[in-house]
Amino acid sequence: MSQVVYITLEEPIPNRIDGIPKTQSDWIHPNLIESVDPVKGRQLRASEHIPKGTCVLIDHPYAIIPVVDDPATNDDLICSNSACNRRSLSQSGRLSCSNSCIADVSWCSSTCRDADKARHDFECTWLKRYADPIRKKWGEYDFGMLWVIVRLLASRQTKPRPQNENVLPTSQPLKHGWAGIESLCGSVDTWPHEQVRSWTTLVKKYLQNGPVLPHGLSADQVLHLICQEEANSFGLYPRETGIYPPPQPLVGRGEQFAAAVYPTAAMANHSCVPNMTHKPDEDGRMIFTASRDILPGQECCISYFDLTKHTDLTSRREHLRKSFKFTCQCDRCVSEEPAEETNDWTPMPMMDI
Ligand SMILES: C[S@@+](CC[C@H](N)C(=O)[O-])C[C@H]1O[C@@H](n2cnc3c(N)ncnc32)[C@H](O)[C@@H]1O
Repeated sequence: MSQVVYITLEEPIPNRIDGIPKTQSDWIHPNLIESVDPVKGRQLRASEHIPKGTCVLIDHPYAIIPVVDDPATNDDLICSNSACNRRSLSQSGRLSCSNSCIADVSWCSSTCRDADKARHDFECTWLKRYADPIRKKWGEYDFGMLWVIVRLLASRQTKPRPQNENVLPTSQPLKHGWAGIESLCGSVDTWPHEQVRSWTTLVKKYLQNGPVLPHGLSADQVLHLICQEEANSFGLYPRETGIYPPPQPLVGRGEQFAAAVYPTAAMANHSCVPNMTHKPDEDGRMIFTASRDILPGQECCISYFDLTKHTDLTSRREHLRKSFKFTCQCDRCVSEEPAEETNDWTPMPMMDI
């Protein structure tokens, strides 16, 4: 029985994307629009009916890193070529950096390694010099965060900027590429002072503009980018996040294998009764799928956490406050609030959706 559920969840996403070529890198449903909520900020909303089962969004990562234990022996690395991102590179079948920067960097083929040369050259010296000391002194989480920032900067330096960077190839006025990254929420004012102080130190020590990292931005601009990245990055898991009600028997989303920043997917707010599920496809693109019929005017939300793990109001809100630094104001939480509960929400950013 559980095997049947598992197979259903593992069905490759592209099979369900009717009419959208698999090669297309980004796509937005024509009925999906951006608007602004006074409490939550930017949001995705349906302008017209979006039927259950419809693909709502496909977004290519602007930066992505593998997140695995013991990368030298782990078979779950992703290809470093940002146009590939193929997962599950076995030790025997993958190519490592000829400069031996870090074991986390590998490619699935020489074609991918060659195609990724300019982008990897940007990060290689930095990784070789700083990865070990950062991991030892600051730990894996801060290393991963700094590496995502370096990869954002690498993409900014090396990705060709399309003429229509500000809009996806639909009629939607949604920002895309680096313009999308610049418009992400999060700033020094939305994070606790202590946190910002710690990131300021990291920027001074490891992310200054210079020969090792020639990005051309000021320290304040890089600090701002960290505040945005921490509020908007996604964890990548093998199975869907946000199935509601949770499947019986309970099936979680599996182990995280990567972290990434998606310029458009980051606009989705959280709900504890989401109407979209999200899951990366085999190329690291984030796919949103309508899990119910979405009516005109309704907000389109994902769940930032595995709904099988936190079920009652207190547990859900505590988890979101602790891990994502905001108090959930979704319809379900608001409707379940006891009458006397004060409305003390603070719009704070989060990490690892
Ligand atoms: C990934 S961003 C989502 C897009 C964001 N609203 C914007 O303006 O770009 C996450 C931030 O949105 C806000 N947010 C998302 N879901 C929320 C919710 N259920 N309740 C309150 N705030 C929420 C929080 O400030 C959170 O840090």
